[in-house]
Amino acid sequence: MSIWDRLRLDGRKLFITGGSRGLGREMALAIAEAGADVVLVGRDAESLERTAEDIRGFGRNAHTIIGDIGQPEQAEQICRDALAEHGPFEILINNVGGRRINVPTEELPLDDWQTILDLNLTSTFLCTKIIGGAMLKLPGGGRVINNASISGMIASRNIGGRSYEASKAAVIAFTRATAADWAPQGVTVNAICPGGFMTEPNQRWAKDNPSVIESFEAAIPAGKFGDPEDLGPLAVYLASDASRYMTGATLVIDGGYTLW
Ligand SMILES: NC(=O)C1=CN([C@@H]2O[C@H](COP(=O)(O)OP(=O)(O)OC[C@H]3O[C@@H](n4cnc5c(N)ncnc54)[C@H](O)[C@@H]3O)[C@@H](O)[C@H]2O)C=CC1
Ligand SMILES: O=C(O)C(=O)C[C@H](O)C(=O)CO
Repeated sequence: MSIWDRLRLDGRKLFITGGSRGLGREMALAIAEAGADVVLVGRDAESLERTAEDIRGFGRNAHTIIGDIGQPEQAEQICRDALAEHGPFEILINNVGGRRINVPTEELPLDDWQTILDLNLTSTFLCTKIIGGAMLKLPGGGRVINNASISGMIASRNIGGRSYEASKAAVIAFTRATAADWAPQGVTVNAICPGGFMTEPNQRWAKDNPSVIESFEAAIPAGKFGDPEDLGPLAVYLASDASRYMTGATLVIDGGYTLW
């Protein structure tokens, strides 16, 4: 089989959280372009539908589910319903995530901490348990891709409120441990750790804090923020047969930011 054939995803189905915009949208589009049908979960019907339309433009099926994946009970229900209606899924991308900015740990309220853990970590656990767990019965196994962050490896600059780092470090640990458990059944579980990409949350941050963003960018050896499109090919590789021997990996994509 050629290298290009090994990267094709025809006949597979992707379930992705937070696919309407930003990094999730780019990964969903790339995976659809490689041949997979897609179910997108998010909160904003309009932007979700825009991404779904773009996916249909590749000749693939796309379904949208509106819901808050940061509410554990809702997340569980969304996954069970999606599995029953559209499953089984061969590919899962746990992409949803968020953070509190500029709230130092000593002032961070417990419910803010809990909100970020639910959004970033508990959603990853529940989707992996339900959507990923169903892959264990598939003859060809499956692929779980967790969008963590370099903030799971180092402290973010001037962000504060370290619930984000704690949740992303836990996503990496959860990735590695689940990968070990599920390798015998051919279900791989890998984590992506992006550095700085100019998606909507960072655009908002840049507007309010231009000097922080400038110093952040100056610290990236590649000299600039990442382009969200660069996540697409990596996601296709991790979703495909080409990556079948890679599991439990933590793949950093940060323009060299963590090298210094
Ligand atoms: N942009 C960056 O520089 C980096 C981003 N990341 C991670 O990448 C992931 C995506 O980030 P971005 O694309 O920048 O964010 P974004 O805010 O542009 O996109 C997030 C997506 O998730 C959806 N979403 C957010 N909360 C949700 C909820 N409670 N329920 C359902 N859907 C929800 C949004 O509708 C949107 O589609 C996050 O996990 C983030 O932590 C990691 C490292 C760097
Ligand atoms: O959302 C994130 O995660 C980031 O933007 C991580 C950044 O690269 C960062 O904060 C590095 O200091």
